[in-house]
Amino acid sequence: MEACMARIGLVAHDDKKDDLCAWAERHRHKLVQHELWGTGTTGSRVMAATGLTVQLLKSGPLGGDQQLGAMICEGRLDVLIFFIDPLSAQPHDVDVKALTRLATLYDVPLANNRSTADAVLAAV
Ligand SMILES: O=C(CO)COP(=O)(O)O
Repeated sequence: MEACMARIGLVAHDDKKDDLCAWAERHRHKLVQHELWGTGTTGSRVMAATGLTVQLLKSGPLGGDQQLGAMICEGRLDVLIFFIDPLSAQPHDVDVKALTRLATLYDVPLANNRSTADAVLAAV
């Protein structure tokens, strides 16, 4: 078992929230060992689905994505699980791009789908 607690960000676009909740339920035993942060709606959904505690930020379109980006550039987030919907345009696309850009820039493990999230979580 990993001794170190990781700070994990959880975000999903609307059509991917069910997928993220199902993923979080499947990995509940592992996620409970870590510190979880989520954008408003995603974090609330994950808490309701799993009973896990998620520190809630603003909703993504209202600044939550930028709050996660700030955490990354301040060294306060270790992993970002961000289930992006590749089939829908997002009104706050600039925020989405800024967040994924910062995760890339600061070399924070970034999972945009289930398979990658499985691999990233197995590594923390
Ligand atoms: O829009 C989001 C990510 O870009 C997610 O925000 P919510 O979790 O508040 O829906």
